[in-house]
Amino acid sequence: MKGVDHLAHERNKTEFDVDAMKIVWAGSRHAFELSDRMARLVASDPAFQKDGRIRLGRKELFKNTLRKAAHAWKRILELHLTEEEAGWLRNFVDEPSFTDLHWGMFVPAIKGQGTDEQQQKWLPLAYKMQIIGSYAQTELGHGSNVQGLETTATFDPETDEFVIHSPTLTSSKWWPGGLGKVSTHAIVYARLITNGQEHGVHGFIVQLRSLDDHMPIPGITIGDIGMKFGNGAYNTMDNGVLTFDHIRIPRNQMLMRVLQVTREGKCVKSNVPRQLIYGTMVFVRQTIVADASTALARAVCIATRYSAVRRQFGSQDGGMETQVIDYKTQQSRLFPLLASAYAFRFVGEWLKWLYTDVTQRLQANDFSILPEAHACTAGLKSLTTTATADAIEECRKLCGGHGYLCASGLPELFAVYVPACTYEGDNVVLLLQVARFLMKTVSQLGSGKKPVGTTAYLGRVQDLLQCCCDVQTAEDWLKPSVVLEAFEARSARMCVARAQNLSKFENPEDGFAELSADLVEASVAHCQLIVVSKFIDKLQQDIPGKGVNRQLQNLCYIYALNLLHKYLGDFLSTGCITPKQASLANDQLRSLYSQIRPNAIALVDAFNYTDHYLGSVLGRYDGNVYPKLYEEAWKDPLNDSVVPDGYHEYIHPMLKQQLRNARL
Ligand SMILES: CC/C=C\C/C=C\C/C=C\C/C=C\C/C=C\C/C=C/C(=O)SCCNC(=O)CCNC(=O)[C@H](O)C(C)(C)COP(=O)(O)OP(=O)(O)OC[C@H]1O[C@@H](n2cnc3c(N)ncnc32)[C@H](O)[C@@H]1OP(=O)(O)O
Ligand SMILES: Cc1cc2nc3c(=O)[nH]c(=O)nc-3n(C[C@H](O)[C@H](O)[C@H](O)COP(=O)(O)OP(=O)(O)OC[C@H]3O[C@@H](n4cnc5c(N)ncnc54)[C@H](O)[C@@H]3O)c2cc1C
Repeated sequence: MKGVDHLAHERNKTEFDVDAMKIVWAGSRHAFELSDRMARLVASDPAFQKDGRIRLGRKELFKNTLRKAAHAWKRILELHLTEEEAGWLRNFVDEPSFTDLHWGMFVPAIKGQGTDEQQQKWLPLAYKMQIIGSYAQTELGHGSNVQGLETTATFDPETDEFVIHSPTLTSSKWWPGGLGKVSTHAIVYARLITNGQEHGVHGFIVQLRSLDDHMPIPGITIGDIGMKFGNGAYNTMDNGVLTFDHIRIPRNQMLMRVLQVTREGKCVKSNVPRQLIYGTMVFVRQTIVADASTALARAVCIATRYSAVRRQFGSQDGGMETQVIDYKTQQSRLFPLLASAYAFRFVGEWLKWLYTDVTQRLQANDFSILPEAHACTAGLKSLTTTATADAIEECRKLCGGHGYLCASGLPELFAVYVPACTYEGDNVVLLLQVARFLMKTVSQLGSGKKPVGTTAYLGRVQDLLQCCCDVQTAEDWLKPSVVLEAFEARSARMCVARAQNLSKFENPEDGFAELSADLVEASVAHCQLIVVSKFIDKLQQDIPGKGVNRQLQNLCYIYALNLLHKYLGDFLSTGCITPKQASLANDQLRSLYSQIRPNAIALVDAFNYTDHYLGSVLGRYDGNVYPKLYEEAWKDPLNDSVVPDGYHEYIHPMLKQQLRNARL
């Protein structure tokens, strides 16, 4: 039975078509209908319920995840779900598991780096889950430095096999998800050695466990690396440790799209660049950007709904107290996060398009935009995951004390999400890659090479170094060209200044190391420009639905002007804007917060999250927070008995002791 909607008064204030916004958020009507159907399917299936999982011990938790993964697979087969539908279903199950790595990395690695024959052999097995794969790259001693990996794959021409070996403790594979207890196979990254010569790191398909009894193949040692941050959270995943003692695999199990090893052990390079070995990481980084908006939107949905329910202070004549969402401080913390969720959504959409474009070009042997694709995926992965992890924590604080309760859903969301700042490339290491790309682009300007794509603005560097921001009133900050120019000028000036400083060093690598902290700042400025410009591009599209474009405009300017405020040092020190213009930007920001305020609840409703997916008492759709929070508390195992276990052993004797001391 549907209860009272405690947020109805908020929903009545809405000034735009929420259903139309749901489609904008989903990306298309098709995506909306499909994801909506899958979300409801999962939410209505008792086998997928999530209550109480934070209270499970590791073994129970893990077994519970296995049960859900098996049930999801059963439903996928029974309902003949397409690959797209199955992906949504797994997403709404909302529990990290070995299937993420199987579908998210093992399959893409074979698709991206395997030859046609390898794909024909391995993909059908993987698609039917007759084998389960993981992605074993990182080792105990090296993660960021992929070229520093120590596992070896030595070709034995006598038997036409590779010998996979872990020569040191630090060469133990360490971290791969799904590896610890489930995977039967892995893409193992190892140094290729043929005829006594090294040929860099390559991927190999290696069987790890028997397909009959799941025992490790003799010579393989494998297990879980232990508990991770937070209760429940990422502990549903069996991140693993793996060592090889001279394991033999057939030659045709090396992924050979980039480099082939012949029967004689000769290495033959194909026409694709060596960097394609890193292709799976580019793919996954792109999916991580799309996922960032999803996680951020969850946190923002919880904090926004709760901020409208929660009241503190301000009661006059015994009337209602103020909803905390009406405090300007709450708005200035919350609304930029709401705007970021939308901004990341659209940049994620664009990045998906870029990735598809690169993939098609690669198939046609056009590798020209690979460096840009790498810089964009690396930089945006770093920017969006850092911002999202910080935002989830900010949302917890925005919910006051109740945000700290697991029932708010925020602690678990944070614990699951925060490793995204590390996996698929530490966020600082990735920004340094962007910096290399930017410095290379700037250094080539003199030679007449015209920058394209996301760095095209650097082609106008002379203008951008001189331009003066054309803002006289707060309203001027609502012009796309003004905002864009301010961000372009800031990024261009930071890049040029860093490049000039670098040129003072005799050895560029020394300079790069010395100036790395400054370089990272330039990368951030460049990536923020990309997000702002893709949001502005989105506004130029024909977006149907009453008032939808207006709301998106407000969000876009909140996103941009809040960054301007936060990074004011950059904008002022590079002379892009004056202090007076910065102050006008702040005036505009406050006005935008007031305009967003009546639409805030509808803007989070547009995410279309079910209560099951949100998993938060504070974020419930109906806003019925207090009775449910009260109810939830009584479910805690400590409340199973009125007098706790341990009373007789520890509390009672202490009390008696005090009584005796008092009598003395
Ligand atoms: C909670 C999850 C819930 C649901 C999931 C839902 C769906 C599932 C989807 C996916 C699964 C997602 C998440 C699952 C969770 C976790 C999985 C985690 C997996 C991992 O972490 S795998 C391991 C990832 N490891 C890294 O990312 C390592 C980072 N290091 C590197 O990338 C490189 O080593 C580094 C830093 C780039 C340095 O490379 P190198 O040593 O070769 O040095 P150079 O700097 O000299 O570079 C040389 C040259 O190559 C260019 N280049 C570098 N990288 C790339 C690339 N990737 N693509 C293209 N080009 C690249 C570089 O620019 C240089 O070019 P130049 O010579 O200057 O022209
Ligand atoms: C939850 C989780 C799941 C994972 N899943 C997988 C998986 O499925 N498969 C897999 O292969 N791996 C996986 N990993 C490993 C992950 O990819 C690595 O941990 C990650 O790439 C970071 O590498 P690292 O641990 O070596 O960090 P380090 O490089 O040791 O980082 C430590 C510190 O050093 C700094 N640093 C490092 N290099 C530089 C530099 N050149 N300049 C400046 N600062 C630097 C970093 O910024 C960081 O602050 C996973 C990790 C986690 C946490």
